Amino acid sequence: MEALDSVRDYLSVLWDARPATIAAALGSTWIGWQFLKTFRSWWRLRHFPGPRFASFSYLWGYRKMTTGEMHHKLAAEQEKYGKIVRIGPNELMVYDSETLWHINSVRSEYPRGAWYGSIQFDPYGHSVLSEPDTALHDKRKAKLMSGYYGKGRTDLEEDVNTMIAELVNVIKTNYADKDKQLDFALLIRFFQVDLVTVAGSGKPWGDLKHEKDNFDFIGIADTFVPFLHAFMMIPALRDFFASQFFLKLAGPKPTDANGMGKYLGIVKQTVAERFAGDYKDKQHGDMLDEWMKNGLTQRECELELAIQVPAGSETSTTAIRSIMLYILSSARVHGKLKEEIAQGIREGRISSPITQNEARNLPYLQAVIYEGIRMVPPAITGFPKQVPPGGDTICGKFVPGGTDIFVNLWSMVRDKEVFGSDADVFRPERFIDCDEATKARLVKQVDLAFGHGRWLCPGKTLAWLELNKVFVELLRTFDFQVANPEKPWHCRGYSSFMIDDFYLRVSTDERMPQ
Ligand code: HEM
Repeated sequence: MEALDSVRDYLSVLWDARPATIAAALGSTWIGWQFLKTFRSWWRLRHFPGPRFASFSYLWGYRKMTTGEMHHKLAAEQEKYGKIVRIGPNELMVYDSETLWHINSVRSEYPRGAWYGSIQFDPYGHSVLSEPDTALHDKRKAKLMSGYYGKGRTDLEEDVNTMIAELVNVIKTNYADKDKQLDFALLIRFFQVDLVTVAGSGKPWGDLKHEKDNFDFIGIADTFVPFLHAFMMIPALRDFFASQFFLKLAGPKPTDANGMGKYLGIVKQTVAERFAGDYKDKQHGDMLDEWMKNGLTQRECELELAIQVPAGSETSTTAIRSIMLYILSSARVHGKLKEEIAQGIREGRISSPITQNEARNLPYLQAVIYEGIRMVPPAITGFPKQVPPGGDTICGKFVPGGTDIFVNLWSMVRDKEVFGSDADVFRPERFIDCDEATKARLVKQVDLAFGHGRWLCPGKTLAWLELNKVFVELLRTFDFQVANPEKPWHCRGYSSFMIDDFYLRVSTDERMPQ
């Protein structure tokens, strides 16, 4: 009763006061409220170590992200503070595999954190990548998976074969034995955009053949992505840019002449054409066929197709480019891999093009791919899951409900306790010179680069198909040389990587058996 009287007195004083006094009173109330909120969130997680600034301000994460060195910055913090570090007022970051398996498991009660809202590429609906409701996510994903696995009407292996043949042809025609350097980073981007579009909706965008960013997707991504990664670290900005108010005012629309809106328009048209025709009679051998068969609506197909190019291009391209750089930077690895390919061809164990099964039986190739993904995991950080209301114990400490747990994949796959004291060195032999149990343990840890359990990357099948084939097809045809060993590429790390200017000189490999 007394409290109510005090509030009433306060309001009546305000009522009688002048505007300046009212503004000052409201201002100081707001500041007091913010202070209390900051103190409360600092207090909740005060027992977790981390940079002090991060414990009460999101500017810490924002500033680190803008450096383009996020992988190194986070690794340094984890080195200093241990497997669990506080990186924000309500955020912890871990590189502990047991924790990741636990919070991402199929039966886990951890939902997605609000961070996922900022990867809602279509402002008017959620794809499986951003859907915040776990039950809806699971329901949608169940309908998508047969397409992503390349089952039923989908023939992913054929798609990969077609696009790799085109990649080899472009290099042969435009670069091999010529005085012209190949920008491998850019060409692989064209390749990947075409592969994802052909696998998703049956028709490549044609970027690779013409070496051209036909629908301006790459241009948009380059301008937008660094900004996106940085603002994702500040919840207030993230919520504002993802709000219906902002999106309706300034967000992309399928009718736009360029930018993200133009991209959404292309996707919308592709799906509309398919729904207009009698798809039952005309099979296209793509994921869209399979999704429609599984009962996805026209709108759901649009949302899922729209997410494929962003989700499936920067990740796979990072893997291909970085594995290539690491192969070319080690004469031993390069020589051994070429020899494994040559011997496989001589002994009739490698067809043209190599099949998925044949590639799986090349132990050195498998080791090189795992080790390459380990050296540069395409996703660095992000993907937070939220501790359920009752709280949980992580890395031996109690974490209150509502806390966001970010993952540090870079540190996870360089964990010296798992990979040994030379974890920072590219050494594919670590997957071969060990017993089966150790190998299984290493592989399981690297697999975390694709997420885990309920949230496992559905594009993993396509990614592995590409990785299994692309190096064999390129190295059996060409000899590559890094054009500028002093600075082989321009690589920036945010939540994922952006890699440009990776120049190679190419010549035909005359010694490889045909
Ligand atoms: C080397 C290649 C790739 C890597 C390392 C990778 C990694 C990841 C990671 C870490 C996640 C997030 C997991 C989480 O939320 O906890 C993810 C999700 C996803 N990825 Fe990939 N990805 C790759 C390729 C692809 C490709 C080629 C596609 C599509 C063609 C794709 C489509 C998706 C989708 C749709 C999701 C959302 C899954 C869900 O919400 O359950 N990815 N990926």
